[in-house]
Amino acid sequence: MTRIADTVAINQAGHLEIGGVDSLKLVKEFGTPVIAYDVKRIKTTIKHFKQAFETAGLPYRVTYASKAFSALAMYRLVADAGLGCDVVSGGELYAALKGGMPPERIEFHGNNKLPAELAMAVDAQIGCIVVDNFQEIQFLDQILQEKKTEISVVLRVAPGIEAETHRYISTGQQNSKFGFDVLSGQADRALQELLNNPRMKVRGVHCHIGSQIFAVNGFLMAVDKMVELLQKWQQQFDFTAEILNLGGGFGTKYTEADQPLPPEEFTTKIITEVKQRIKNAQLPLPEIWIEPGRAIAGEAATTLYTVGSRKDVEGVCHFVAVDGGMGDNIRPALYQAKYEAFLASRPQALDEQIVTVVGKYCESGDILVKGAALPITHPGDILAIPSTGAYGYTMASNYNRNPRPAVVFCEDGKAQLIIRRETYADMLNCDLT
Ligand SMILES: Cc1ncc(COP(=O)(O)O)c(C=O)c1O
Ligand SMILES: N[C@@H](CCCC[NH3+])C(=O)O
Repeated sequence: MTRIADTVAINQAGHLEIGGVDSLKLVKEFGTPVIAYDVKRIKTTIKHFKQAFETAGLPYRVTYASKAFSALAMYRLVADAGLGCDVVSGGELYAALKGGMPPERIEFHGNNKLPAELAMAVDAQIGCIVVDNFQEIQFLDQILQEKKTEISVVLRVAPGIEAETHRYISTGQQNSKFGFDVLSGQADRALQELLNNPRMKVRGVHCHIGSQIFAVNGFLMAVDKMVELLQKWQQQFDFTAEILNLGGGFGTKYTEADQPLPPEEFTTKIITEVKQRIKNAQLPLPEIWIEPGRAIAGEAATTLYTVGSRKDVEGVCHFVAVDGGMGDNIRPALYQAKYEAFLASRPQALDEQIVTVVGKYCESGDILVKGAALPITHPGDILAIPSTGAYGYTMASNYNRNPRPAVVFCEDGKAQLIIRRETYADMLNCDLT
């Protein structure tokens, strides 16, 4: 087995291999499109995220942001690796619990948690609810009163930081829809309200500046702002945070042009900054929490498609169409996200043509890869697009009544179906005939 890039391994037959399984064998067994995860890669990334905290001997928690990829097998895997998880809906909470995530390691996020979802979280006695707005405090209080119980909460703030990323996935700025605004004093009022509430135990603060962030600077700025806030709150409210949650957003590599920092470097720099700032502010060191999603799941998976039709207008365009598209990967259409493609049977074949890889959906924007350098392809060829493990399946749709793909976990040469391919009948969601 050799590697031609971080995410691409080749076996003796010269085929793409995922978790020790020949990609063409995967296709034979599970069909296409299929999203195949290299499980070892997930485990290794988790280890790297934990490494710096372990070395520093600090209290910490790595919480997997399960919106990146949510499946029973994934919750089980991250729980076994000692992680917690963040959920953002009743559906994710349900799946996390079913997947075996201990409730006390679950945190619940969201800008409009429904009363029924909050009640579900209270009933499950999850680790904490990350309170996002005043309405939510009211809903939660009502539920806690009715159920005569209490729960731990963490206060989410928008610290007023512009992250260097796509504006759709930037969340820490003042006009973000998430969290209590710091600059206008909203966050102070929220803390006061929570501290006055005997049913909510305020355990700490949270911020998340955005997603797919390559530079550590944004995180360091967030640390500075958050510690400044904690210092102010210590004086103003005599409040000491047990938890400082700095969110997720660690960037990953989609194409050769992407140069993200390795997880252990991100965390080392964040830890150093927190320690320094907390010391200067003369505060007790809180537990440091981070919430990587994409960085854990993203590079671990490759999607395999079958090539079908093509359209060539000489001197104008070359389209190669595959049997999936925007239904299994909306990211190019939504964020102009870039990916690379190659042939699973000949990953190292010479590039002969620049093509646009498109899907089968009735939309001109149904593009998977623009400017893909490929050998001449033929119907039946298997096309691989790496780094599709995050926000692919979880944002998938059955637009045009195309079924969502199958998902498999591959490890040590064995493949396990963890999400079966949707069927036409599944998509009806209706008992009428
Ligand atoms: C609160 C929160 N935490 C964690 C994440 C995970 O982000 P990423 O997958 O980029 O690490 C998100 C999504 O952006 C989020 O909103
Ligand atoms: N879905 C986005 C990330 C959003 C993160 C959620 N706050 C993506 O694919 O990049």
